[in-house]
Amino acid sequence: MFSPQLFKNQSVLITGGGTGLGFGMADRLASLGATLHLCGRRQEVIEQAAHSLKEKYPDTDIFAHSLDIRDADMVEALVQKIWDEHGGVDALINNAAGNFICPTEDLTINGFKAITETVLNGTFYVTQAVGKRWIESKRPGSVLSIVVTWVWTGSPFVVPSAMSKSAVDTMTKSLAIEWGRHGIRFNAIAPGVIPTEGASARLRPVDDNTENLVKQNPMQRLGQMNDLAQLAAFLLCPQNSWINGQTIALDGGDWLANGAYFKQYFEWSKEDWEKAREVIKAKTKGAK
Ligand SMILES: CCC/C=C/C(=O)SCCNC(=O)CCNC(=O)[C@H](O)C(C)(C)COP(=O)([O-])OP(=O)([O-])OC[C@H]1O[C@@H](n2cnc3c(N)ncnc32)[C@H](O)[C@@H]1OP(=O)([O-])[O-]
Ligand SMILES: NC(=O)C1=CN([C@@H]2O[C@H](COP(=O)(O)OP(=O)(O)OC[C@H]3O[C@@H](n4cnc5c(N)ncnc54)[C@H](OP(=O)(O)O)[C@@H]3O)[C@@H](O)[C@H]2O)C=CC1
Repeated sequence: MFSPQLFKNQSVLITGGGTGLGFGMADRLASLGATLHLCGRRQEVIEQAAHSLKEKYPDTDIFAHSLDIRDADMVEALVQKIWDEHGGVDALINNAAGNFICPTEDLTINGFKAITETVLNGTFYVTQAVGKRWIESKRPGSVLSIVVTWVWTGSPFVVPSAMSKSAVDTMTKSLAIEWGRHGIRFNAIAPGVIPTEGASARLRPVDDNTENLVKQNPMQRLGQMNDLAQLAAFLLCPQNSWINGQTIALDGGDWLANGAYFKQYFEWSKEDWEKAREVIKAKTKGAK
């Protein structure tokens, strides 16, 4: 589908690039010759991810950076370092996120902040730090943000995520207009369910519901890593410089057919929710 050197001389920063969908996009872009900067909070995870891609694509430069995108000073310092030591980047993928299911009335303020400060604030910090350097140096750039179909449907039980992803969707449209004249493009992909450890552990902690999700999907399957990786490469490639301000659903038509996710949780009792919370917290602790 793509020429194997499509991203030669292109450098891409991927937040949350060490796991799940971020890693899938990193793999595809590395296979197309991109230089990659992967970041995430867990040093070991991000280093291991970079190492495995480097083994697979020995001619490609891949750098791992430990970063908490909630910390604006840390973001600024890392982006400056990437500019000083590596000449900056040509594209940014806003992929890092936090999420867990919880009835909204039971959320603590810390729980709300754990998600919104990552998805909303963190995405803005990274976008601004990269974008202002592109503007300063008159360098074109492209930003791709990974949102979710509940920017259109809303979603029960993941309200901080739904609110924050909608804000990222709005940032995509707003900056597509404001920064287009600088040659900076903004697009987003709203995937449906593409199974990853991170999402399954926090959104479907006790039953992955795969059978029903497959049955209800118009295309009768879940998403695969390659579905996302191919679309990400298409949207980011410099030849597509007139695609700007778009959020593209990538879900086999699921949200059109079925609307919001998680309606099955209306059946849950207080005990079911307590159990889910324990499972999510244990899985999150195990991953740290
Ligand atoms: C269709 C699919 C779409 C997918 C979308 C995605 O985004 S998938 C992407 C999925 N990938 C990821 O999410 C990857 C990254 N995610 C993570 O690191 C964690 O899941 C995180 C978001 C909780 C942040 O962790 P952290 O280490 O920064 O924070 P922490 O552990 O210190 O907790 C902070 C507060 O949250 C509270 N709290 C926590 N769990 C629950 C719960 N189940 N119930 C209620 N509350 C809960 C906790 O009690 C505390 O509040 P307190 O008690 O102080 O008032
Ligand atoms: N899987 C799915 O079905 C869908 C996923 N999405 C979106 O896709 C993206 C990837 O999700 P997925 O791969 O499933 O889940 P993962 O849990 O694997 O990915 C989340 C990534 O974000 C990183 N991260 C979390 N918090 C921070 C932070 N504060 N600073 C820096 N990095 C952080 C994590 O690394 P670390 O913990 O080391 O920091 C991890 O690598 C998310 O934006 C998600 O909302 C959208 C729709 C569907």
